[in-house]
Amino acid sequence: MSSVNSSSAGSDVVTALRGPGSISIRNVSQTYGNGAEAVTALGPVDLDVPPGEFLVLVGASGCGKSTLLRLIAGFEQASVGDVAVSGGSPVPGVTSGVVFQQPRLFPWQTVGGNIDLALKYAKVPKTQRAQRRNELLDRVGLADTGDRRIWEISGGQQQRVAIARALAAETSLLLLDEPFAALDALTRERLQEDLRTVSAQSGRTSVFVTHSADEAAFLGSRIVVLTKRPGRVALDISSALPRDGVTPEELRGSPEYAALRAEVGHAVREAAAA
Ligand SMILES: Nc1ncnc2c1ncn2[C@@H]1O[C@H](COP(=O)(O)OP(=O)(O)OP(=O)(O)O)[C@@H](O)[C@H]1O
Repeated sequence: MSSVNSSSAGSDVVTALRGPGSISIRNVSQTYGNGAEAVTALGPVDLDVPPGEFLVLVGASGCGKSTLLRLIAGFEQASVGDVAVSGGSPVPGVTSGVVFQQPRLFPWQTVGGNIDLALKYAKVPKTQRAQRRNELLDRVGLADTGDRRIWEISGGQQQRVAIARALAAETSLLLLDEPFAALDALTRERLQEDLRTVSAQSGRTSVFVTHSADEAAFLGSRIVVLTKRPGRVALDISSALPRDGVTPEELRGSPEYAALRAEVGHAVREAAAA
């Protein structure tokens, strides 16, 4: 390789590791409590996530998935090691949008009102907010529900509003902590399908936490399985499944999806038993 090529490859790597939407986890561990009460929940973990990746963190209950997500969100500081988002320290509400298992919407606001508040918080000029709100609701399949009250819509629709609200912030990173776990199987599949499309369209980096090997195989462009507590990386694989050009039915029915689901499921069971 010539020196010109190697230096441009080097700068590509730096951009990928420090650019908007990148995540760098360096020797990170997280311990809660002190002395005899101390619980090491996570680590050590090293991960580099380039911009645009859809990373799924999967593992048994209590293995530290949410802990890692909270560190990436900046809700907590790591006991050991460094977490960088877009090349800097994560700042809650600024460097990433977050979707939780429960939608956590403002119940006294309408659907549109919830999105407006997020746009206002993101400092989107007032004159642009109505158009942005409508685009976001359209993107999550809620085009005609802007005037509905939160209690008038279903749990699945509320979670769609939560995703639209997280997208409103226009952060380069979207963090999702078991967002579909409380939903019925059909609604969950539908939201998985829509999230796959929405994330591909938005080009954002996503980190999605789940217990489910099926969900991990369907959604992830990359899948990381964590060991039982303290969570460490047991498996780190890229998915070869197509991100577009296939219907969800074709994808779910393909032998490649079945093989990936089986591989992830096997790794989760092994990691939980080890
Ligand atoms: N603030 C805290 N104080 C003490 N222990 C904590 C705290 N947060 C998490 N833990 C412990 O750290 C471990 C990892 O928790 P975490 O919620 O990250 O796991 P998880 O993989 O997301 O679990 P689940 O899938 O059940 O949500 C658990 O044993 C949990 O009890």
